[in-house]
Amino acid sequence: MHELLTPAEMAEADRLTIAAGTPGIELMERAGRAVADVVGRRPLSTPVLVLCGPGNNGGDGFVAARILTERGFRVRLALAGPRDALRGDAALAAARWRGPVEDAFAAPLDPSGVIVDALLGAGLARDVAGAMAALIDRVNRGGRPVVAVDLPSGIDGASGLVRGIAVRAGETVTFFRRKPGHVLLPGRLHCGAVRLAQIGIAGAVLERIAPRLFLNVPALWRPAFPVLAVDGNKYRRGHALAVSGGIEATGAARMAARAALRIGAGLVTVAAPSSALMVLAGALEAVMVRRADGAAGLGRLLEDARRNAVVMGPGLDPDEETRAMVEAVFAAPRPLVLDAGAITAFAADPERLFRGVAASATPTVLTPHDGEFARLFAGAVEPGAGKSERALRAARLAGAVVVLKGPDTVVAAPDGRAAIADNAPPTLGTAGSGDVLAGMIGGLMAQGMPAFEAASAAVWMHGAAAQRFGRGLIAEDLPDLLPGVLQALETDEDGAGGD
Ligand SMILES: NC(=O)C1=CN([C@@H]2O[C@H](COP(=O)(O)OP(=O)(O)OC[C@H]3O[C@@H](n4cnc5c(N)ncnc54)[C@H](O)[C@@H]3O)[C@@H](O)[C@H]2O)[C@@H](O)CC1
Ligand SMILES: [K+]
Repeated sequence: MHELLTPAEMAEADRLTIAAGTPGIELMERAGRAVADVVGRRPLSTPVLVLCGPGNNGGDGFVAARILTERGFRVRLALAGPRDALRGDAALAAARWRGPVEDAFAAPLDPSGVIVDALLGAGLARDVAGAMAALIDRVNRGGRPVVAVDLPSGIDGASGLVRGIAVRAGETVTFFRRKPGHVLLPGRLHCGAVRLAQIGIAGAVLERIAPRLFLNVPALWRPAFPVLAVDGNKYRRGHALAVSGGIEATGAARMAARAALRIGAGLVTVAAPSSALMVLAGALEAVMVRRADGAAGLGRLLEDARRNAVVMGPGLDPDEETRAMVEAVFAAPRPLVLDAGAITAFAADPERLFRGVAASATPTVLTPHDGEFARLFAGAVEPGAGKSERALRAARLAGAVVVLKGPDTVVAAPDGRAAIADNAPPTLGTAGSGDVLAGMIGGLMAQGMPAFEAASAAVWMHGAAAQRFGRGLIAEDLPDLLPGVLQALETDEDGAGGD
């Protein structure tokens, strides 16, 4: 259930189902019934106003209006456009509606009750303007609860972007699988609670469609998650190396190192410049400290093949020394997580980074926030595109897994897969939170997890850890919340099992 279908892929799922023998009107009947089921949880005295658009989304609205009327609700229906312009299944559904059809552009919106938004769904093809925009604006200003059919009208199902203006719903009923627009911002904020309804589309159609976008839930990466072997030892669980900044910037690497250890790496070493060695030695216990000055020093540490994954960036200056150290890891080569200063170091010459990734042929993960992303991919990835599209283009360009952070963190792989997270609480926006995430990814890669799965798992667990703590969270708390998250994963709590 964690696949996310673009509107084009969903249309294909409809098409395959219809081709296999289920008439389109039957799918529409089931979709409309699912909407009626959600709306119908309210008391029978609740007036219902169904706003229908010119396409099949409006067709779902006609069905829902009919079923709610049959159940005893007082239902008004208003259509945005001429009735004789309805085509296909929508025209069939409209013919089954016996009540009056008002003009949605002129109809008064009830002062009470619930509005069903069946104006525009997957067929949104351009920015909303004119009379339709004015109608949506009236719905939003009216302040009444809205149940959106498939998508809040005006939200782009593929990108989650607002096309001109969009309905703000309290609930959204969608069909078969969620769409990226339900998970990505700002779409998610317009959806309210998303109710997923099955309308008789067989899961087998997904084999034909081969979706590439996923909701980031444990089911996505659990098969690749490291399991502890009874006969294991710390060396088999990998050895992560976190590179520290100078004397005034050691905390970031310490947090990354602690996170790598907590997420299960057998050993973790902080590679420290001489200036910071004493500070780090005094501040760490289970995490080891080794001297590493510049690229040459780091290269020497990597001569030991057991040090099998590197985290770089937290606390590092974006300068030539950092660039050279990154290249020392490429030369080794080792699976690598680049964050913060190690990303910004290449802002003036991103090609140098991309060449290094390509030449090393080792899994690389970049974890930029929006600002770092804009600096590294300026010009190459247009800012107007949706977030998953931007992350995917960047991943292809860099040849690396790109973790584009935010409330809807996207993990994108160069092969076109992307995972979108919806479990990050706002408390994660705190100093050092990204350092912990980088360490978690490195800790999972040290245990042999592939880059895309490691980054996805770390992002989800980062969100789950923060949820466990609640208000007052600081980054230092995050690593120590991981045991609880790991244990819940093992015992299948947190909705971790299915989806
Ligand atoms: N057989 C099927 O394909 C099924 C479709 N379903 C419903 O059908 C919807 C998709 O139907 P459609 O493909 O007809 O698309 P929609 O009904 O979402 O929208 C298409 C219509 O809106 C117009 N339109 C597009 N953008 C506009 C804009 N910015 N301003 C004003 N008008 C605009 C188009 O000209 C067209 O008339 C889904 O969201 C879902 O609700 C469900 O009934 C399940 C079965
Ligand atoms: K809608």
